[in-house]
This record gives sequence, structure tokens and C-alpha cells, in this order.
Amino acid sequence: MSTPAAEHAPGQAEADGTAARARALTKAYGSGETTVLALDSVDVDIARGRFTAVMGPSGSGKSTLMHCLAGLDTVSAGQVWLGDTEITGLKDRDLTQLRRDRIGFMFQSFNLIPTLNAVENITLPMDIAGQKPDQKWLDQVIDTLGLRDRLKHRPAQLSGGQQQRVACARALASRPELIFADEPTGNLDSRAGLEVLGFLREAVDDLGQTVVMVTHDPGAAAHSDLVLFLADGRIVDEMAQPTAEAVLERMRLFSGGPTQASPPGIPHDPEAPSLTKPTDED
Ligand SMILES: Nc1ncnc2c1ncn2[C@@H]1O[C@H](COP(=O)(O)OP(=O)(O)OP(=O)(O)O)[C@@H](O)[C@H]1O
Repeated sequence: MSTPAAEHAPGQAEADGTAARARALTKAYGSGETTVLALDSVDVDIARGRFTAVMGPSGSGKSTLMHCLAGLDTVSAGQVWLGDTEITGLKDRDLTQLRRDRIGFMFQSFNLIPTLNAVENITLPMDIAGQKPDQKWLDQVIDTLGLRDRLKHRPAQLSGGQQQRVACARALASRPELIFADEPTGNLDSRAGLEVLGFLREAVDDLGQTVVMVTHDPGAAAHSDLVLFLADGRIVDEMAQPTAEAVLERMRLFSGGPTQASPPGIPHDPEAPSLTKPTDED
């Protein structure tokens, strides 16, 4: 199924265009009888300046889709573009440079260097690339994320939420065309998770960034502009202006209705704690 995200994103101007797209993207692991078709001829358009969430049951191909769109994994068939650049077929060295210069990453584990302080962690990818940060942009990112008074702290001196904010700032620092976030709230309590989702939202609304987030949590997906639903390596549905309740309901449909088990990470009970509902303990 084609997913013209740009058409569906509310208020999306045509001129903003597409940050990334894939056509007939197929990824198979293994060979012969043990082949796993992780992505099955996926067509997708990621709208520029929008926040897109990717959801689906465990094993549906979310991480594989993200890795293929980000040039972290090779494809078995099909094509992927970042902006106007076709990345499928690029040589390793060109791909490495493209990832470094044009893509930002946020992972569940923050991947901060313990011996470097916050600001050193934020600028590390640019330092490695020999690039000078745009100080005005960096200041804007640091202030938007509320990290100004934490810049000299090392990761161990920061809370989980603050560490993830540093990881968020690191992803934003080079002003990438596209930020990929893989379960960015997975290791956080609901309050810190909400904070990070708020910052990703601000990165899109106030800083004009483009974010693609893989998540299991309908509450987290509700912060996006558009949810893409994956099942068995295919995009089977999408939802603009999602709410946690509507996403949960849709996920239940895919998992065979309320009598069957929910996909991992999807609370079966609508009253279950979620990132939209901070609990009293937080
Ligand atoms: N390196 C690999 N080798 C073999 N099979 C793989 C590999 N990576 C992923 N797969 C398989 O591809 C399918 C899609 O995996 P993927 O990790 O993309 O799913 P996912 O939706 O991100 O799952 P989860 O929510 O559990 O992280 C799964 O069946 C998985 O077992």
C-alpha cells in the first residue's frame, strides 16, 4: 500500500516536499527455507517538516524500515531516497558521509560517552566530522531542550530524562534533514518520556525538523502528525492526527480484536499506564 504521508499531514504545504521516500522496498534476511521477509515491497513517503510515527506488532518490520530508510542497512530490492538523493546503490563511504551530514539518530539507549560532558556529547558527531557547529542553531537547540545549566555535567550526573534530552540535542545539533528516533522513550518513566516527546514535537513545530519515530506506545504515537501501521512487513494502514485511544483501537484490530493478546508493548487495558497518562508515582 502506498502511503502518501505528505498528502495526509494536516496543513502540509505541497512545496515542503518529501524528506525521504521508498518504492517497492523489500528486505529479506537469510536464504532458502529460512528466509524472513522483513519488508515486503513497501512504498512510503515521509513528509518534510512533520512528525511521523511507525507502529506495529513485534517483528512487523519497524526497525528494518527505519534502518533501510536511514541507510543503516542494505535493501534486497527497491529504492530509497533521502530528499532527491537515491541512497540505494551508494558506496559505503558515501553512505557513511550522507548519514553523518544529513541524518540525526536517537536510540532507546542514549549512547552517550560517559567521559564527555553534555555539550561535548552534543557536538561529538560534528567534531568527528570536522564540522563547526552553527552556534546560533546550537544555542536554540540547547535552550529549547532546557539544557543550558547542564552543559558541563557528565551523563552519570544527569537523570534519564536529561540524558535523553542530550541525545535529542545531539541528533538535532547538525540540523539534519531527517531525525530517526527508535523507541526514544523506551527507557524512561512516563514523565521523562512525555518530556522527550514534547521536545521532538517542538523540534518539528518550532525548529522545522522532520522526525520519524518507531514506537510501541499508542500514547507516544499520539504526539505525531501521522501514524504508519506495519504488519508482516507491509504498511497496512495510516492515521492522521492520531489520539492514543484511536491508535490503541487500530492496533487491536490488527491483533485480531479484543479477545486476542495485544502486540508486545501495547497495553490491552485502556486504563493501563501510558505516556499520555502519567501515573501518580511519577
Ligand atoms: N539481522 C537479522 N537476521 C535475521 N532476521 C532478522 C534480522 N533482523 C530482523 N529480522 C527479522 O525481520 C523481521 C522484522 O524485524 P524488525 O526488527 O524490523 O521488527 P520490529 O517491528 O522492529 O520488531 P520489534 O518491535 O520487536 O523491535 C522479524 O521477523 C525479525 O526476526
